[in-house]
Amino acid sequence: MTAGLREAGAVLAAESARFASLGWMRGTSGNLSLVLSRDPLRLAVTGSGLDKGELTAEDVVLVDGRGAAVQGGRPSAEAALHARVAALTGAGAVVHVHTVASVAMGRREPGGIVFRDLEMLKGVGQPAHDVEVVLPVIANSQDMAELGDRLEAARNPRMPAVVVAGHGLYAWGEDPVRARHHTEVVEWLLELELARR
Ligand SMILES: CSCCC(=O)C(=O)COP(=O)(O)O
Ligand SMILES: [Zn+2]
Repeated sequence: MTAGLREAGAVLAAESARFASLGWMRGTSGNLSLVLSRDPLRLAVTGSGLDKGELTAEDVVLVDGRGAAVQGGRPSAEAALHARVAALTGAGAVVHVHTVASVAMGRREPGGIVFRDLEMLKGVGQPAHDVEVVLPVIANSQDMAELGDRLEAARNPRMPAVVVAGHGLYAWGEDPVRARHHTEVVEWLLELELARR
């Protein structure tokens, strides 16, 4: 494994441990990625089927723009969706977590979840007042190309996240820290809405 990929693996392992400690990656759920180059698109993505709370710097795979392994073992089953999100949004890092609030709210609001008048909206770059911000909800699929098409069609440029119904939350950002902040903010918004209804 090259030093650059191992370095990315160390970042993803640390981020992953943090999400797992919040209970957002139970069992072997969830996956993370970090863009290493744009042209050609290459991402470091977490390995498949691993306990995401116990990853090491070695538990990472280099994938291409279609999510296929270029170096390392078996990439996340959702690697192709990470690559699609990175290509579509220009994000440098993508987070996928399996939170209860995202699945519960996706069930209640399959047409999209609307937020307004919340200071926390500033955490996704939106004004706190007088604007409705919609978090898209897309149907789940085991086919990552289909899921990518749905994400592309439903994506809201004002919201760096999408709920996948019956599955979990995808969020992204310029870098791993911003992607984490977006994940935490959107999860907070979802938990609030869930508690309110
Ligand atoms: C119980 S996890 C089911 C698969 C999944 O949705 C997931 O996020 C983890 O898949 P991976 O291949 O990245 O381990
Ligand atoms: Zn998943």
